[in-house]
Order: sequence, then structure tokens, then C-alpha cells
Amino acid sequence: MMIKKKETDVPVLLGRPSNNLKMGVVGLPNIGKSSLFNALTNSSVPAENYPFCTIDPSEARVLVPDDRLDWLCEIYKPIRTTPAHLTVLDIAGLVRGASQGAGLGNAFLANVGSVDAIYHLVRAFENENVTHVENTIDPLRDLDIIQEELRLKDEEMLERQLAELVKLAKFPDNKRPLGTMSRKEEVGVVEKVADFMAKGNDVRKGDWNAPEVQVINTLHLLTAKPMVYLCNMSEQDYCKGTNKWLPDIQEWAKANNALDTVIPLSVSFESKLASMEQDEAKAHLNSLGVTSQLPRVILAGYRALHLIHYFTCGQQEVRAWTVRDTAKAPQAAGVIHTDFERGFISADIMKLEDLRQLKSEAAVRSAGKYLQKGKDYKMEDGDIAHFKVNE
Ligand SMILES: Nc1ncnc2c1ncn2[C@@H]1O[C@H](COP(=O)(O)OP(=O)(O)OP(=O)(O)O)[C@@H](O)[C@H]1O
Ligand SMILES: [Mg+2]
Repeated sequence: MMIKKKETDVPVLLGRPSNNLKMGVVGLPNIGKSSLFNALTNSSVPAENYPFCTIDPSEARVLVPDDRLDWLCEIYKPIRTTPAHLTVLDIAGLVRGASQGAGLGNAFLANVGSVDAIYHLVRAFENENVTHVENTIDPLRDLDIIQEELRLKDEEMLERQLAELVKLAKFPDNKRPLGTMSRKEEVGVVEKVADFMAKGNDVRKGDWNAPEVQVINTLHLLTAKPMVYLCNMSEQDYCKGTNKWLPDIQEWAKANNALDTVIPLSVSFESKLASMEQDEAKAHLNSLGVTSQLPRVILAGYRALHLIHYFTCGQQEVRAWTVRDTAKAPQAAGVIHTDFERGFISADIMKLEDLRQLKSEAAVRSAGKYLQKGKDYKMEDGDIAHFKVNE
């Protein structure tokens, strides 16, 4: 959710204000979360056919695919290339009752609390060799279970925080910074959120104004996190392009929060591809006439986190730097080195399209299209930047 503040036009995003954001893979036990994580990262976390094989959450950095980076490398021929990456956490399966502590629920929910957006994986494949904790295949029921556990955890947290705030609201507010809400107003917002959630809504479904979002961000709610739904189907269904549950899953997601994405994929198919050599995988995909969904999964995660990247280009290195889509030039410079934000003087910005048309950096410069931007410049995805800083 992105909300514009009227007075300053600075968007206020639900969630943490950081560039170092993470996706977490969440779902019931034994539905393919670790297998997906492994396929995404090619790492070797155990993925066995029994529930709770992922005891410790595992974290990995996944490369964000980008043709523009490949093209820039052809132009600059750098010694080193550093792509953008997305951090993904493999979280152990949640079960019904997790918010009350079932199945190590509270520990696993704490892991959900540490990520910024969620890949919600749901099982939409039949396979009698793969045990289902609820015994039957019913993706909508499974989606409801996870959604409900996250929401119940939020309701519990809200109750606790509200009690705390009500206590504080009895004291004078004189230490609070000017321009922020009074404690009483804050209590009002938290009560409004609690009412909204008690009706069965995730908090991100609400239409909150900027000051409300600021309060919500202090509450660290699980249902504030953007979701990308991943519908895990059989290899056969994926290759045929049909799955009997998919339309209902899409409807469910839309009704829940229209902004969330649903991506159909087959984790077992992706695992198979990930274990092949690149040429072999390409030939396999060609023979079946399908593509891998992993690039789409990664990009959807990156987008859900409101991340974009800009490039720095030279003979030493062509590199993609990740920032939030609200970042201004000094914050973007701060990603390279924290001192660069403080010492920011200006940013030379070149558009990739101009480089494509004019074919060299020198030509872009002489055409006057390598533009000097000040501290208010809002970075755009794919910008090529060179910062001037006071060191
Ligand atoms: N699309 C699919 N079709 C058939 N089998 C699948 C599919 N996706 C995953 N599996 C199988 O499901 C089983 C469980 O996978 P995995 O260990 O990745 O689950 P998990 O969700 O990480 O479980 P846990 O919650 O216990 O950590 C594995 O045997 C895996 O091969
Ligand atoms: Mg696992």
C-alpha cells in the first residue's frame, strides 16, 4: 500500500523504512517451501517428505534477473559484475493453532515477524506420497488457516499494545515531538485497526491515511506485510497450464486483498530444473514449451517490497544497487557508503534508453543527456548514476 501525504507529497509506506528487506516463505508444513527455497537459491537445506524438517529458518540471497545489467556489461566490459539481490528466508511450516503456540507456532511466527513481505505458498497438487497435515487437499482451507493464524497473532499483539498505550495516554504528552499525534489520538487509531481486524480483515486491506500508517508501522503487524501467493501445482498441471484449484485461489486472493499477486508454479518442476545444467534445462523447457516461473517469483518479491535498483557503471565494475522506490538521490548514494548520504553534493543521472540510442556514455554526455540532479531527485528504476560527494 502506498499513501501520499497531502502536505509534503512524501509517500508513507506500510512497513520498515529500509533497503535491506527480506521475503519469507510461509505456508503449512510439508508443502514445498524448502524445495522452493532450494530451487531459488540452489542451496541444500534439507527438503524431506516429512513435516518440520526446517527447524532453523535459513536465509539466502537470490539474484534478481535483469537484462539491462547484462546489456550494460556488454557496453562497459567491466572486470566485475554485481547484480541486485533479494534476501529470502525459509520459514518452518505453520499449523492451525500456531498463534496459540501449536507446532512451535510462536517461534515460527516470530520468524514471520522478521521478514518484510511474504511468499505464501499453497499446496495445489495431489500426491499420496506427500503427507498433508490436514489429510486432504484443499487450498482454500489452507489459505484460510495461515491467514487466520497471522491475523490472530496480530489481534493478540494489538490487544497488548493497546493496553500499554492506554496506560501511557493517562500521562501528559509533553515529551512527544511536535507534529506527531497525541497518545489519545494514537489510541484511537489502534482501536480503529483492532476493530477492522476483528471483522476478519488483514490490516493491509484497509485504506489508511498517512498519519495512520505511521502509527500502524510502530505496531509491527504480520498482516501488514505484502503477500505474493504461490500456487504449487503438479508438474503435469504446470506443463498443461491448467489446475482445478487455481481459479478459486485467484478469486480468494482478490477478495482478500486485490493488490496481492498470485503466481502459479510447480515447485517439483522448478527443483528438477534447478538440478540440471543450464543447457540441459533450456532444452528441457524448449521441448515442453514452458518457462521457469522463478524469475517472475523473484521479481514479484522485489516489487512487493517496493524495491528498485539503479546502476553504477565503469570499467572496474557494473553494479546494481537496491533502494526503495521512494528513495531520493542522497539516500541512494547512502547505499554505496553511509557517508555519501551526508556528503551528497549531486548526482549525474543517465537514462538507460539514452545510452541504448546513443551507444556510448561519451555520446550521451555530449548530447547533454547526462543530467546533474540535486538532493530532491527521486531515483527511478534503471537509472545509471554517478554521485558527487564531499568525503
Ligand atoms: N509440486 C509438487 N508436486 C509434488 N511433490 C511436491 C511438489 N512440491 C513439493 N513437493 C514435495 O513435497 C515434499 C515436502 O517438501 P518440502 O520439504 O520442501 O516442504 P516444506 O514446506 O519445506 O516442509 P516443512 O514445513 O516441513 O519445512 C517433498 O517431498 C517435495 O518433493
Ligand atoms: Mg521446510
